[in-house]
Amino acid sequence: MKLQTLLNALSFTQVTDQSINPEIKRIEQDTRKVAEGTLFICIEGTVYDGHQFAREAEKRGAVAIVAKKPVDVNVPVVYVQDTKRAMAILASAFYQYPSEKLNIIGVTGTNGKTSVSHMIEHIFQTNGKSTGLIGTLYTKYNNETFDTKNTTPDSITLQKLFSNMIAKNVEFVSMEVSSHALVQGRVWGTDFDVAVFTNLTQDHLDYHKTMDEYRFAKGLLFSQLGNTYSPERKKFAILNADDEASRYFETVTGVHILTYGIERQANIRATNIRFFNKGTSFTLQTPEGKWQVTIPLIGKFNVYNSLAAISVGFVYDIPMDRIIQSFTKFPGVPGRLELVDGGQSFGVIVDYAHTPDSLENVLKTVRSIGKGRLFVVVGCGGDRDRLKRPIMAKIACKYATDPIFTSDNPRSEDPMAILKEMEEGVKGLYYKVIPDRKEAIQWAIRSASKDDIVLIAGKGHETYQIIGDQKIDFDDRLVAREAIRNK
Ligand SMILES: CC(=O)N[C@H]1[C@@H](OP(=O)(O)OP(=O)(O)OC[C@H]2O[C@@H](n3ccc(=O)[nH]c3=O)[C@H](O)[C@@H]2O)O[C@H](CO)[C@@H](O)[C@@H]1O[C@H](C)C(=O)N[C@@H](C)C(=O)N[C@H](CCC(=O)O)C(=O)O
Ligand SMILES: Nc1ncnc2c1ncn2[C@@H]1O[C@H](COP(=O)(O)OP(=O)(O)OP(=O)(O)O)[C@@H](O)[C@H]1O
Ligand SMILES: N[C@H](CCC[C@H](N)C(=O)O)C(=O)O
Ligand SMILES: [Mg+2]
Repeated sequence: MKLQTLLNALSFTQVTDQSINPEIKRIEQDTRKVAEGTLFICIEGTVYDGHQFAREAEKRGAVAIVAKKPVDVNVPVVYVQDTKRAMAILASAFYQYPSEKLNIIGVTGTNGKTSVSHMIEHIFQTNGKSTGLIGTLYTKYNNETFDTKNTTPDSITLQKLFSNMIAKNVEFVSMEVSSHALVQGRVWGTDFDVAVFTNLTQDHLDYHKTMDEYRFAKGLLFSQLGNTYSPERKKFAILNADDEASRYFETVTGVHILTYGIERQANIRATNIRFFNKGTSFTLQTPEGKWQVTIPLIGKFNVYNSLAAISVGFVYDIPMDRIIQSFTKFPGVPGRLELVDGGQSFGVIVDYAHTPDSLENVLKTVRSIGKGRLFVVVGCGGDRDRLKRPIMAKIACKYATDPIFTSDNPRSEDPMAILKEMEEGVKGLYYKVIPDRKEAIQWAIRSASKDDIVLIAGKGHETYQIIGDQKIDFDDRLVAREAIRNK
């Protein structure tokens, strides 16, 4: 596409040299991806200012630059007021507005995004629809999976993904939308059809500063749904009736609202919940009737997650008995209450709980199925919300008989300093500190006996540990398996 054709998508631009109209073969915001024929967009980030890379981009083959501040290059520069916004608009224009051709379901909330987006994907897939999935674990479509750097990719990566999905005949995209992505405009230019809210509890206060700001960030997904009621393309906000934040989201969206819940009245509601060892059953009430549902997942939080996913199937008119049927074959999500079975006489579970609320939910659930001691191996990530550290430690001590504090991903922080902050929350309580994660897991597994449970929390599916700027191989599941073998 020619630069000037592409620029029709923007308003109020100033181009330094209109006589040159290069062919744009790709759009990038990262010099490391720049190749011949790139339109490079300078983004002011939290670590770098992309403007400083303009010359580097030119050297690597950029044929035009989008900037908001003067840059010294010999290719045309498109000056705009806001490069992040321009990036989203240009990316969606470059890929021919792909999100308008897809049914896009965005899932936001503190916990449960990965779980719910997988359930949605599964419901569509088992009902013969072609799906795409974008989130923490991977991007997946057409039976292929691709690694992702972020839970929600930047706007260029995202629009390109949508375009690739269309080329593979994807119809429904189930994607996680993080609060970081929402405030950073990564989903600007994306036309969502359905937005799902799971829950809002403490996390990421390093970034959002207050819970109100964090809630505001999540609300952007609902306000971006717009105010349209086209019968061909209905838009829905699917809200958790039991979470107070939903009252706020109702006020920021103009589209249809569908609620789900357990405790309060809701359009899609679970009652008579019964937990058993390998699953949960409940009565499902919808505007169309009552059904009996069994899901192969434990924990009240998974009832919420399944209600959220059922609600999506419902708004897309998938028959309820088929939605329910699809759950019988739901394979679960890697690293979410994942059992490690090496033939041992006690339970070992790897889970991604890394927030106070998820840790509490998971510990409550696991405690209810165990007959013996409950070991929890848990740490807190470095360069992330520090306020959650003492709270998570306290929760670990409240529910587990044997809390073991260890390292998660320390990143640039001193692991001992993180542990000290955790310990602030548990003065006078029983716990053990084993800073090396492998040793902590080994200790718990060595100490457990028949009918006990060892919960290894915080890293779930992760196959690495980030220490300083090193990313070393580390997989809780493999470490646990080895410890079981050596016992
Ligand atoms: C704090 C944060 O959110 N950072 C995100 C942000 O990067 P940034 O603003 O720091 O960018 P930067 O490194 O300062 O670079 C500025 C510009 O210079 C460019 N650059 C930089 C270096 C270079 O050599 N060449 C170059 O061109 C960069 O591509 C960028 O355009 O924009 C990048 C592109 O979108 C993201 O990849 C990056 O996520 C980082 C890796 C990250 O760890 N983010 C976490 C906190 C995050 O976003 N997490 C959420 C999930 C959270 C949850 O729900 O639990 C997520 O969606 O992943
Ligand atoms: N609805 C829920 N409410 C509370 N906790 C939950 C819920 N669903 C899952 N969890 C817990 O939170 C952990 C993370 O779940 P999941 O990966 O689905 O959330 P996420 O929102 O995608 O997290 P992230 O933002 O880190 O990607 C799970 O391992 C489980 O312990
Ligand atoms: N999306 C979350 C993942 C946290 C996972 C945990 N293992 C950690 O490193 O803190 C984040 O980036 O905050
Ligand atoms: Mg996730």
